[in-house]
Amino acid sequence: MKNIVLIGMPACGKSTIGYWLSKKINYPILDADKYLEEKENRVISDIFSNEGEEYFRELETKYLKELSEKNGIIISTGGGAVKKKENIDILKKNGIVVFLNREIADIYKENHEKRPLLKNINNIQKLYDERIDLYRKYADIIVKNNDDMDIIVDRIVTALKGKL
Ligand SMILES: Nc1ncnc2c1ncn2[C@@H]1O[C@H](COP(=O)(O)OP(=O)(O)O)[C@@H](O)[C@H]1O
Ligand SMILES: O=C(O)C1=C[C@@H](OP(=O)(O)O)[C@@H](O)[C@H](O)C1
Ligand SMILES: [Mg+2]
Repeated sequence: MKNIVLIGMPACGKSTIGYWLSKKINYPILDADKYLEEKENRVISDIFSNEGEEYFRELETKYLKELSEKNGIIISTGGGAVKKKENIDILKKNGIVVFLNREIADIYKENHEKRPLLKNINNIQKLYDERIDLYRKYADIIVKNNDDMDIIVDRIVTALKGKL
């Protein structure tokens, strides 16, 4: 059984919608950021402020590798997983990649306290400009997140039919 891999901008809904999708289709959900924090016994913002983003990216790749070895799970990635082609190659070996596409205006409104890269809120547009082509390129399926979450979950289920 293939994995379902959620990619997209920070606060596009990967973790939350991944959780509801897992309830709906009975797949275990593994959130890559939570997995990393549990394995390292630290929070991401602490890793960013002490060792920096580069070190976080190394850990991210290490744990995406571990998660990709599993089957039949939902993996909610961190928004920067697309920065390394290596990550996507790993995730795609055994996974269908779903890009959750949410309007920047909606992303702005969320609480970003735990997102070190969004300490400066203006960074959202910069990250979007850097990454949008990557999200599109790596997606097997693109689902708009512009409605209630149960509707989005149903959209993902429909889009995945016959692909798993
Ligand atoms: N369709 C939606 N309707 C309402 N709130 C949403 C929707 N999609 C995402 N959110 C909210 O946006 C916030 C960020 O979502 P999260 O799942 O943490 O994003 P990500 O994991 O992609 O960074 C959460 O508070 C979540 O409840
Ligand atoms: O966009 C990014 O580079 C990041 C997004 C975060 O995950 P979310 O996309 O779940 O916020 C987390 O992995 C880290 O703070 C870096
Ligand atoms: Mg998340």
